[in-house]
Amino acid sequence: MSIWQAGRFQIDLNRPQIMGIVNLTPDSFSDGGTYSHTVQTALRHAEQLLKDGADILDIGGESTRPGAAYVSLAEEWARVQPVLAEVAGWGVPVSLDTRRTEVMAKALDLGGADIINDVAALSDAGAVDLLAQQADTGICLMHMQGLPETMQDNPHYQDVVGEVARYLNSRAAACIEAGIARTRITLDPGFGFGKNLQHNTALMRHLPELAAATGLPLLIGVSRKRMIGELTGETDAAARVHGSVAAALAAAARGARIFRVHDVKATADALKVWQALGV
Ligand SMILES: Cn1cnc2c(O)nc(N)nc21
Repeated sequence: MSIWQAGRFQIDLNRPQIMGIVNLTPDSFSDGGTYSHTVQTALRHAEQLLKDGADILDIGGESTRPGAAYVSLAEEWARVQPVLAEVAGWGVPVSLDTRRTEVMAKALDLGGADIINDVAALSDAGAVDLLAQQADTGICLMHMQGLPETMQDNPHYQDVVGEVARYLNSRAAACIEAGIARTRITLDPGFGFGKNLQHNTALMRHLPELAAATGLPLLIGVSRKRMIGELTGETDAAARVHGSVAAALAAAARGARIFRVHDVKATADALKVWQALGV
């Protein structure tokens, strides 16, 4: 049986796992209210994600979408701390989406993160050592070319699949050499993080090679992203649900195991049908 060792939990990767997105960036809530408003709204949203079938909650305080505004460490922590403190008691796997070692350390001290989901693949100073000191915190290592502010300006690769595979291999090797067990590690090609539609399409089509290159489970995030908009013509992110579900199934068919999504119910239903019918 293939499992993902994720802190208090051993997540069964023999069936698709859904990671529900809990964005704590004020602009992700319609009126961008105060933190307290955001916290309550976020907790209600997290509850709904679990009701809809999410296996994991992914909580993030810094938007890393292209061109996102800079968020200070203090502000990022102020956003995530109250939500982490609450959901830590809910008995479900909690993932913290951060690329800062100090924020990881605060969350781990709080006991509020079973997983560290890092779009920068633990490249911040001290991040690998910090996770190596943890007994079983799960890790997602994601590929990003450049930085959110500029990564979509003109992404370019000689061989996108090979370059992403080599990068993910090297980051996984750094973790393993530091003493982190393989069962704690998942990899993610980082759709939309320094990739244009051609790059994203190539990575999707070659997911089996990415999985085979390291033998580690793949986590993917395509939900509501620009690539879905480019393929469907949908400019409104909230209207990209159907395209996002189709992309999740395409990834599932090519071996992805964990799906980071906004639309949990739609994705959960589609994956159940896919698993049953093998479409
Ligand atoms: C935080 N975040 C935004 N997009 C993501 C993706 O595609 N993968 C992972 N692991 N995290 C993401």
